[in-house]
Amino acid sequence: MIEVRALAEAEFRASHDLFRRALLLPPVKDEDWPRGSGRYELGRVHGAFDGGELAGTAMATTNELAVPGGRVPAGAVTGVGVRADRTRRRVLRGLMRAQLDDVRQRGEPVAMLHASEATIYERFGYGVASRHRKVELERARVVFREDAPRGGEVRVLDWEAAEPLLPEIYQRCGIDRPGQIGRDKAWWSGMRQYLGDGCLIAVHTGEDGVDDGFAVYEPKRGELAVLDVHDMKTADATAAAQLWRFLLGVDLVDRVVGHVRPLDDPLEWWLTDRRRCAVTEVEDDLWVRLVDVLAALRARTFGAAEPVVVEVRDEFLPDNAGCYRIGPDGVERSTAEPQLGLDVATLGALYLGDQLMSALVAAGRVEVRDPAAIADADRLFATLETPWCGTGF
Ligand SMILES: CC(=O)SCCNC(=O)CCNC(=O)[C@H](O)C(C)(C)COP(=O)(O)OP(=O)(O)OC[C@H]1O[C@@H](n2cnc3c(N)ncnc32)[C@H](O)[C@@H]1OP(=O)(O)O
Repeated sequence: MIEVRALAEAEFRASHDLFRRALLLPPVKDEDWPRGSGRYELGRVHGAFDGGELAGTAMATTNELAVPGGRVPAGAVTGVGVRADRTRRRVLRGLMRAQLDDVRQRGEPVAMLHASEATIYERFGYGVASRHRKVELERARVVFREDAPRGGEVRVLDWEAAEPLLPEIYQRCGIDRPGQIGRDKAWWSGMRQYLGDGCLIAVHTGEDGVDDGFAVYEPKRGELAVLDVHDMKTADATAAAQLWRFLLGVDLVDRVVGHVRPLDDPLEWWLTDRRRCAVTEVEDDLWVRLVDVLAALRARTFGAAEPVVVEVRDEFLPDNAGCYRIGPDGVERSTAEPQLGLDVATLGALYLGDQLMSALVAAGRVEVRDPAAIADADRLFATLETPWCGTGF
């Protein structure tokens, strides 16, 4: 019999170690625990017990998610793990049930996560709401165009000097693009511990003297000297171009790899030979679960088009099931005949604008009862900006 309950503070470290073991990592060291522990929120860390022993764990942190036209309170789900000798006994299912109930009780219309495997979370109603890409550039062959934005200064800091500055710079870069989320001090502290002291931080200062972008990067010397860019956020194109110019100018480096970059990163537009910016991976980024479908849909704006009536199926949270009339003037429950039908995970893929309804129709993920509604749904859900999270948690 599996029993799931919220853990006491004294149990957080056991939860953390169980999660690390599940990810094939060793338990946290005593000296590292204080940096990682700040993200654990009392009441938001769940444990599943089998015969009184901790068998699995899942946590969430309190955050918000930028959606088209606004922001919505969101539970950021992480730390999910089940002991290797207790897997496939529905421990995760029990944890997900307790966690999503808790998210709903807190009035958060949305839960979100990054998935270790793409096969796990759709059954619980999560859909891929944004994607990111990896880019690789042979440094010696990269030349910036004369007309690429230029300006300001870049300085290099270590974590000690950068950590106090980064939360404010991140905030200044804006949390407006759909998919963006907040980063509090505990997040930065945990990220510093996760990435380690091999990293340096390049900070861009604009011509007005204000820091307006940063890149966390890690040079590695092996057969090839590789510079991994783990995290980069900028307020504008000048800061981004100048940081890339700096990163691609570091002496002795053979290859620069940009991880978790937005699909519409303009980097190749700034190069004389755009093929030098090779996109070597496109992967799922943020998975979104509409926990309260009506509230989540109402939190975003929709484009100009005729309203459509969409029937949503939701096996895991069945009171979301039903028809919704979605229009530029708002969203309401509806008793009208549905024109389109989909499950809640597919709605998650539409939510931030990563996918259009027509693409999901082509993929066979939508039942079409009125074909005229497809083009309207495309116009309603379309967004100006490509969604991107870019914040690991
Ligand atoms: C947000 C994050 O933290 S992502 C990190 C997730 N954690 C990991 O990847 C660590 C390693 N893996 C694990 O700890 C576990 O295997 C977990 C957490 C992924 C799954 O836990 P389990 O207790 O085995 O899952 P549970 O038995 O509840 O399975 C629920 C369903 O998911 C399926 N499932 C579970 N894990 C997987 C998987 N890795 N791949 C495919 N299907 C899976 C099960 O088959 C089951 O399907 P069903 O409902 O159709 O019967």
